[in-house]
Amino acid sequence: MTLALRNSGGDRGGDRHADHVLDVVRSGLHEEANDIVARSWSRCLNEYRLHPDKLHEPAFVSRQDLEARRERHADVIDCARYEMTSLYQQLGDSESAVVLTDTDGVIVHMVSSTEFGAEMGPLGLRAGGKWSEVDAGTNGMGTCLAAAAPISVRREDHFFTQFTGLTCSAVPVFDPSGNIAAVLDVTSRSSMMQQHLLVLLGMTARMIENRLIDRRFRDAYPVHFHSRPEFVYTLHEGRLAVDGDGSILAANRSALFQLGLQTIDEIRTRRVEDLFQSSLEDMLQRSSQSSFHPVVTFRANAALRYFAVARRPATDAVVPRTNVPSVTHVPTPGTVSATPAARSATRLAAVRAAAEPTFKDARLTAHLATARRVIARQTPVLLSGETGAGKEVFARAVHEGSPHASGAFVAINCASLPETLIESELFGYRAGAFTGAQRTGRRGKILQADGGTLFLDEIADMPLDLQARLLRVLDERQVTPLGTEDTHPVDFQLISASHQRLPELVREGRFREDLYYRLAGIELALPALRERADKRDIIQGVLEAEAGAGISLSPEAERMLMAYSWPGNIRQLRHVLRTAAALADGRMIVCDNLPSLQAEGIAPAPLVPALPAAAAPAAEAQEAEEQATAAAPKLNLIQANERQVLLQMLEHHRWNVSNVAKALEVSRNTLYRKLHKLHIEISHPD
Ligand SMILES: Nc1ncnc2c1ncn2[C@@H]1O[C@H](COP(=O)(O)OP(=O)(O)OP(=O)(O)O)[C@@H](O)[C@H]1O
Repeated sequence: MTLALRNSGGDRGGDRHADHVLDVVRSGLHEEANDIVARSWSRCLNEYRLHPDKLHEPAFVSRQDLEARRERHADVIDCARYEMTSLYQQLGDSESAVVLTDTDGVIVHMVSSTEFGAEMGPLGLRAGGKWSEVDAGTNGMGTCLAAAAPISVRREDHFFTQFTGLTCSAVPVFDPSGNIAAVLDVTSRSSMMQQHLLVLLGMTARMIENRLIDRRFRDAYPVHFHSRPEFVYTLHEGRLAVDGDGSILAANRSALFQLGLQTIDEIRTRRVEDLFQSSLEDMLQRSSQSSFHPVVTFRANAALRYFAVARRPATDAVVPRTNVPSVTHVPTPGTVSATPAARSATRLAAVRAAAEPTFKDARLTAHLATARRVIARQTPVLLSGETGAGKEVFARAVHEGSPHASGAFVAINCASLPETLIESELFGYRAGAFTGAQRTGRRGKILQADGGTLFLDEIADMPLDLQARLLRVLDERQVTPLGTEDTHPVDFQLISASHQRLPELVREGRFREDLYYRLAGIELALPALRERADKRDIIQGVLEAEAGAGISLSPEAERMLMAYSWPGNIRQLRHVLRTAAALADGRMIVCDNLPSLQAEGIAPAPLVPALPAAAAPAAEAQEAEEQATAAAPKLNLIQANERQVLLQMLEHHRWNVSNVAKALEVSRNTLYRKLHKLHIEISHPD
């Protein structure tokens, strides 16, 4: 119907446009047709008593009114600002504006080029402009509000003749209660690609909505889920904000859709265990155990499977090291002592800090020395290693021992930023490059790293076109912020990291070969935690950071930690020890305080790992006892346990006996004897 309206009118002059609008409304065509535009025309004419050819004076709210509205919608504007700038950059159309209105259709934020903004201001397209249907007739923002639905209003779909040179597409932005919080609109001279634009706008609105949930429910536990694991942490994920008792406080649209629920109110009456066959506590535990990779969960009373991650509230944040008091405060005599829970919380808050990094593993110390040597000669370093293995911590250590140590260490994670933002984050943009951009402009990370070190984490996620720009910066040693032609010379050391194999991505055409060679001046593979010879020291260091110096591990708990395979590496270790410290509540940490490891069946029995040099005398006695039992055709319980753990470790070390021996801190010969006794065959001894 919209198409019919447009075609029948063609390129009408002012009068003809007005006649056409009047004809359509008077003919009553719109009453049968399901057309948002014709219905809006009818409202404008019959309800608001507007006339299409009566020159419309743009309406504005007063400055104070605008400020009050901005204040009321501060969180929505804050959540939208970044996404709007990003959308604007993505559109690449200097004759367009990205606009946010409040629920009265008043513009509260706008991003456009300075020139387009100046040109459109007199038409009402600037902050404070009123675009409700009553004020501006049929238009993207106002009609989207009236219809509570996404809409494109092309040129002559506008009610007033003077807007027929413009095309606007608009979508509603919903708040966590399911009410419209704002309208997001793109107004442009071009009427091309409106379908595509509506999709982009819809995606941007979802990003704003997700941010709004995070913002308004900071104290809640976020749960991310999707029926396909690769969609968790993306725009398409279902997102819930959950209270500590498991009740649902908020949900995004995708969550409702995936759970087959219609309204927010419907979901607000549920608890996590009513939706999934897991409690919040269980999900938290399993998520932490999987290093926050999605874990399987099922829809309650249904066979639907989801992949989910539950996290602790953002406000549960780690206290930075600088805030940790260097003295211990003793309660004033006579004051009431805190409850055990409060004591525990206070203690945890006081001790949580980054552990002083441990680099006692010989391979790692050698890597560190090499990296510092080469980076001093301006050779880029490329780190590979599993997630959580400490690539950023290592990069920081390289920086601190380098000639640029007095400069800044600037890290950017290419995987955690939307593609469109990586560019402005890296290269920055000029002040006033577009009206909604930060007034001061943005100094990109590359410039911030001038005189210091730039750390590009998850470099494999850098989009191909940006790879080309980065390559140019590396070659020319100068950077050009967006929206400018100025070049700034830069001098920085570059360290990049990836848990993916870049040569494979190069072969698949997903990573530029020339950039790969440029980044990999030297390539260093960081060992996983399970392979590190200094694993015991790391456990001790992280324990102190998470639980305080006074807390110790029972020998069984230590053996359990030593034997575990740590797929999430040191990050996972931190989470496990954090939980353990909370459960132990000031006492020694025992195996029962390591529930996630117990759930995986890691046995706390006196296993092979209990054979470090310090335990040698006991080991002799054990050896003798084992000699006696070795002849027995069946293994006893302890040996069966030992066998299981050794098999697991061999598996993790790809059956490299030297590495397993190193991890267990025993000689290769001792390990071979042990393997023989436990009937484990090594077909190709290394
Ligand atoms: N040598 C170390 N000693 C103690 N703690 C460490 C060490 N290395 C890393 N950590 C801790 O482990 C966690 C993960 O470290 P980091 O972020 O450097 O890993 P990453 O390999 O860069 O992870 P990702 O692949 O996810 O980017 C952090 O909490 C960090 O403080």
